[in-house]
Amino acid sequence: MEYLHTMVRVADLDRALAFYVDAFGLEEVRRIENEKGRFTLVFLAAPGDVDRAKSEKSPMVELTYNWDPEEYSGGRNFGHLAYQVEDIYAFCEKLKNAGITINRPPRDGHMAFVRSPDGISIEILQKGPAKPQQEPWASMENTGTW
Ligand SMILES: C[C@@H](O)C(=O)SC[C@H](NC(=O)CC[C@H](N)C(=O)O)C(=O)NCC(=O)O
Ligand code: NI
Repeated sequence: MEYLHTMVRVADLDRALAFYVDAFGLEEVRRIENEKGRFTLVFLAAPGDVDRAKSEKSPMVELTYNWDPEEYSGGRNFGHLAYQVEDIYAFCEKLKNAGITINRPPRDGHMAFVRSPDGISIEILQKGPAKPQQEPWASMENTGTW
């Protein structure tokens, strides 16, 4: 058995791709437009997973965009998507500069949380040992929930 993907529904595909691809840095691996079902699927992989995702299977996020508007209530039972990064401070700085709120700042040099435009919580973890604490992150407060 292999883990393939996690599917999340998005209310606005362009807004979701601006977040996941332009700001967060995931790459589109494939897209399925289903005229009959009136929906679009977009599979996204982290840059380090793209080749594996293209050639075989690799953990991906599957965005589902239903062409006919639907209400998506944020089920608390869904926790988060998680990614590890080389430099959590630089990654969070990039997100912050793209206008994304860092709901749980990386005060400890190890873990941060943001939310997608549809309210999906995303955990960002420092690859390897935690980085030494540094300002302004060390004294930043949490913003909202994650
Ligand atoms: C391609 C494969 O990975 C899929 O996930 S297709 C599963 C299929 N998706 C849809 O029909 C998308 C549109 C639908 N209106 C929806 O919002 O899901 C499906 O069976 N989805 C049902 C589900 O609960 O995932
Ligand atoms: Ni799927």
